[in-house]
Amino acid sequence: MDFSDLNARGLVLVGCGRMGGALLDGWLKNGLAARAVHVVDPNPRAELSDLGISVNGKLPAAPAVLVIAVKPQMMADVLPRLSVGAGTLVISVAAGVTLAAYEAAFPAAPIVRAMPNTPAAIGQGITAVIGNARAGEAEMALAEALLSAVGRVVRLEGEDQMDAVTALSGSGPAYVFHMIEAMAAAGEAEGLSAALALDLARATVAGAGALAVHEDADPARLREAVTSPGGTTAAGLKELMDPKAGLPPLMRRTIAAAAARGRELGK
Ligand SMILES: NC(=O)C1=CN([C@@H]2O[C@H](COP(=O)(O)OP(=O)(O)OC[C@H]3O[C@@H](n4cnc5c(N)ncnc54)[C@H](O)[C@@H]3O)[C@@H](O)[C@H]2O)C=CC1
Ligand SMILES: O=C(O)[C@@H]1CCC=N1
Repeated sequence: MDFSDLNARGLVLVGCGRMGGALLDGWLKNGLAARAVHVVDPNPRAELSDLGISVNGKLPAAPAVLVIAVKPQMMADVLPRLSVGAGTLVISVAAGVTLAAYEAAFPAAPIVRAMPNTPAAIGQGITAVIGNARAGEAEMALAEALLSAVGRVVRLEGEDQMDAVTALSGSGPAYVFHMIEAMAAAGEAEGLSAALALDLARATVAGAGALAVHEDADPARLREAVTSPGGTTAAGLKELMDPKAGLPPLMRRTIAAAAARGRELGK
């Protein structure tokens, strides 16, 4: 991405925790100038000032972009303190909080709701975006370019998709990390050392994930390629794919619970 307009006019980041920090790391690696970044956060990471980023300083009146990455529960406190006009693109990554809530705070601004995930910190995130009526093609393209700097971007057809997206790809890395934990624990229970089990589980998830993307094949076909008839994988999958007690109903409940929480946070 060409960061020259952002480097000239500034980017304000409100909330520089795990997600805001992951995005910022990605943007800085990709050419956003530290001096163009203004972080607002009561508990900022120590190294931000060392990098030359303005921390809790005076904000530019009309930055190119205002990124909001605070917890949804903080929004009622944070939004009334911020003010931007039509020339600033507002991007929020908060789960649940609706475009209407941001429109009440920034009536003139183009606004994009985005749902990234933490692999953004290493350029491997996936972010879904939806804009309000004031976000025209230029603003959508800017949001897309900014978020493309930290991974892939998909545009949604409607805001009503956002809670499901949040539950799937926003929260999804946590499910995968837990899968690594569970596989490692199970390997340990079968007699491996903790270190070896974790090494094997981590490398297996990373390798399988890379293969799934690399081959762009139906994951069912990749699964079948591992599964010899009457072999070890078939025995394992009989448990994992059990329609009542296996992963499919568990994942259905997991994603439904996360989506329901997103809807609650938006109220
Ligand atoms: N962590 C994740 O994987 C993802 C998080 N999100 C969204 O990102 C947002 C932030 O989540 P996390 O980064 O996980 O939380 P976090 O707790 O790591 O970061 C929140 C940051 O906001 C700061 N903060 C608190 N009050 C503030 C205020 N009044 N003004 C400015 N900053 C303030 C905190 O000091 C903290 O650094 C949430 O809305 C969440 O829904 C979205 C996608 C993925
Ligand atoms: O847990 C959360 O609420 C946020 C949204 C998606 C990932 N983390």
